Amino acid sequence: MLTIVINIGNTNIRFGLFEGEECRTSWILNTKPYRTSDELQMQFTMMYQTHHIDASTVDKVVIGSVVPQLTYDITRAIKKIHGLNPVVVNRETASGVQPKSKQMGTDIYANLVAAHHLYPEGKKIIFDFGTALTASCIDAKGETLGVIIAPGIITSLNSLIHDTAQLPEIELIKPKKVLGLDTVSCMQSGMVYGFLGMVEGFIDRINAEVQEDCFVIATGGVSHVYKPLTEKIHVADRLHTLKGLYYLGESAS
Ligand SMILES: Nc1ncnc2c1ncn2[C@@H]1O[C@H](COP(=O)(O)OP(=O)(O)O)[C@@H](O)[C@H]1O
Ligand SMILES: CC(C)(COP(=O)(O)O)[C@@H](O)C(=O)NCCC(=O)O
Ligand SMILES: [K+]
Repeated sequence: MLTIVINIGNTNIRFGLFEGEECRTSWILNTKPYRTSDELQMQFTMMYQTHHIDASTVDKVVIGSVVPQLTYDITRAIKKIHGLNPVVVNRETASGVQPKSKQMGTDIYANLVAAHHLYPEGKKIIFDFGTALTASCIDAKGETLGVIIAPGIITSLNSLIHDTAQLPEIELIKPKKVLGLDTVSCMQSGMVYGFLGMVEGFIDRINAEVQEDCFVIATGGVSHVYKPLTEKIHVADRLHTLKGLYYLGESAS
């Protein structure tokens, strides 16, 4: 059984080709600029060719989106390529998790669902380092304990660069020391140690609030930068959100 899972985020559209529950290949496209369904169809087809995917062998397509403007056009493109209706999942899709929030973004819901399936024991926190930096927390029964939405790291960096005359673009890597003496190292310290402090602070505060040392999962764009810098994050998994969407697709059909 071949399933294509698509996560439409504010910065990237991530695809995963699943064989059963295993994600075999994954690739990403930029979300912006928004494209027409004809342009999307062409791009998706090219990506399939690159990854040697024959559209006619795909049994099912699952879409999760936090960009409503794109959901319709991507659905149309998928219909044209595969001749099938994709399964669009969201917080209303039933699962073992109670989202509780009536506004919860599909990616946050998918993160909770994946944590509930993959790490059944105890309480879990999922950090998503995307356009926004989100943290969500769930207990072993599948009850949502709550969510945090903070500015994303690259989003913050871009606004810092945009609003200043003399600050350049930098690579998001750990500087040699916390205190820097050149602009780039100073900014790297602010971005890397600043957000690391935010993430570690959230973990401590959540653990105190839910009275347990939660298991912590990191996913999304720049999670690989922060995972090696702290023992408070237990696993990093780029495919975590896609896996949650896959499970939601299973319960939707
Ligand atoms: N492989 C990568 N290396 C470095 N930065 C990345 C990578 N992939 C994504 N990013 C950065 O992470 C952010 C987007 O993360 P992502 O989880 O794809 O966001 P969203 O779900 O909001 O679209 C962007 O700011 C992007 O520049
Ligand atoms: C918080 C988000 C912007 C995160 O989106 P992302 O950074 O993954 O593109 C998205 O989940 C969203 O638009 N949520 C709706 C509001 C809510 O979850 O309460
Ligand atoms: K995301």
